[in-house]
Amino acid sequence: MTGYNSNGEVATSNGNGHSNGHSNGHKTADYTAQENATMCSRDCCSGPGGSNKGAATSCTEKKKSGIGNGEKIIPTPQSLLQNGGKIECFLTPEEVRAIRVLNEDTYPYEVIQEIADFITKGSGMRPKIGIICGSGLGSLAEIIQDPKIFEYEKIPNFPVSTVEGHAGKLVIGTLEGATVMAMQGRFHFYEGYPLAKCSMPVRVMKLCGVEYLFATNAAGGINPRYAVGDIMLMHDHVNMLGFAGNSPLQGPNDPRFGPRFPALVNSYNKELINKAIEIGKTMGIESNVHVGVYSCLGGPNYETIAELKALRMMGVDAVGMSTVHEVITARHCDMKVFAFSLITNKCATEYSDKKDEEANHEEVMAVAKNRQKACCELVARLVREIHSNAAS
Ligand SMILES: O=P(O)(O)O[C@@H]1C[C@H](O)[C@@H](CO)O1
Ligand code: HPA
Repeated sequence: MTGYNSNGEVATSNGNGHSNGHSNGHKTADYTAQENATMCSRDCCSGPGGSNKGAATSCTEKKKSGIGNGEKIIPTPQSLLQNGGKIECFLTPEEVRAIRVLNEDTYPYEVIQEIADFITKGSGMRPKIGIICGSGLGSLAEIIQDPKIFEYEKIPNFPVSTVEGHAGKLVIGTLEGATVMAMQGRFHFYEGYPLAKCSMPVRVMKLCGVEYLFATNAAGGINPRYAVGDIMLMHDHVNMLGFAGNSPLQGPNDPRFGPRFPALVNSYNKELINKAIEIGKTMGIESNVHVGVYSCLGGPNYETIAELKALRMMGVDAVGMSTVHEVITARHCDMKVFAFSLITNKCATEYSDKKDEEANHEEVMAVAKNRQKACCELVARLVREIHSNAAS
C-alpha cells in the first residue's frame, strides 16, 4: 500500500516496494526506478539491487536484442505478473504513467497540484467558482464566455468520461463577470472509479483557486410532490455509499486538504440556497423549485421499489448516483457548496397493478435537455450574485 505521511512524503508500506495489485501509488519505488533508468524495473537487471538473474531474458538482453527499444508492447495483467510479479521493463515512462493513473486510487497533493498548475497555466486563469454538470446538463458550460477548453484525455493524470451525456471536457472562462471552471462530465463510482478518483477534480478545483462548488445532477424524484422537470435545491444528503463503508476520504489524510474527521452538518450553504429560491421566484418557476434531501446509490442500475420505499422512509426526496462524494470532498477542503438536482423521472414508491414506469437514461437526457435553459439561468444568476457581492 502506498500513502503519504503528514509531511506529504510518499511512502510505500508493503515492505518490498511492489504494488499490491489493488492500489498503485504515485512515485512508488518501482515507478521512480523505471523513470530514472528509463526502461528498467528495480529488480529486472543484475546490477546493484537487481535480482532477476534467473529470468529467461534479462532487461539488458532484451535491449540488446532490440526488444523494448521503441517496440510498443501493450501490457496485460498476465504480462505484468510475469517474472514472479515484477513489472517488466520495456514500457516508456509515459506508458508506465498512463497505467499507473488508470489504476490509481489516491491522488497525493503534489499530483493534484501538477494538474491544477497545468490548468491555470494553460488557461491563464484562476477560477473562483467550479461547476460540475450533471447528466445532460453540459450546456451549463456552454454559457461560459471566452472559454478555454481542456479535453480530459489531454490533462495529465485525469480520468476519462465514459457515460453518455458527459462530454469529458473542462471549460474555463467567464460567466457574469466571474471566472469559472466547469466540468462537462463527471466521474461515477459505477464507471469503476474509486470514490476518491470520482471526486479528485474537486481538489483540483480547490488548488486552481475555486472557493465555491456548484454541483448539479439528474435525479429521480421520490417525493410524491415533485414533478418531472422540477429543480430540487439540495439542503442535505443521505450517503448510502458511506453507510456501506465507502468514502472519498478513505485512506491517509493529508491535512493540506482538510481535517481527518470533517463535520458535514451545514454542508449546503444556506445563503446560496436562499438566493437560489429568490432567483427561482424572479424566474417565475417557484412552484417548480423545492428544497430537499438527495441520496446517492452506487448504480448503474436504477432502484427497486423496495429500495425507493426505504429511501423515502429515510426522508430522501431525490435519488441519483453522484454528487455526495464531491460535496464531501469539497467540504473537507472548506469550499462553499451549492447543489441541485434536476428531477428527470418520477420514482414509484408503491407497487401497483399497472406496469410502473421504468427509469431510463434516454429519458433522463431528454428531460435535462428540455430544462437546460432554466438550469443555465439559475446558475448564471447565482454566479452573478456571488460575483457582484464579492465586488461590492
Ligand atoms: O451525473 P448525474 O448524477 O447527473 O447522472 C445521473 C446518474 C447516472 O449517471 C445517470 C442515470 O441516468 O444520470
Ligand atoms: O431514478 C434515478 N435513480 C438514480 N439515478 C438517477 N438519475 C436520474 N434518475 C435517476
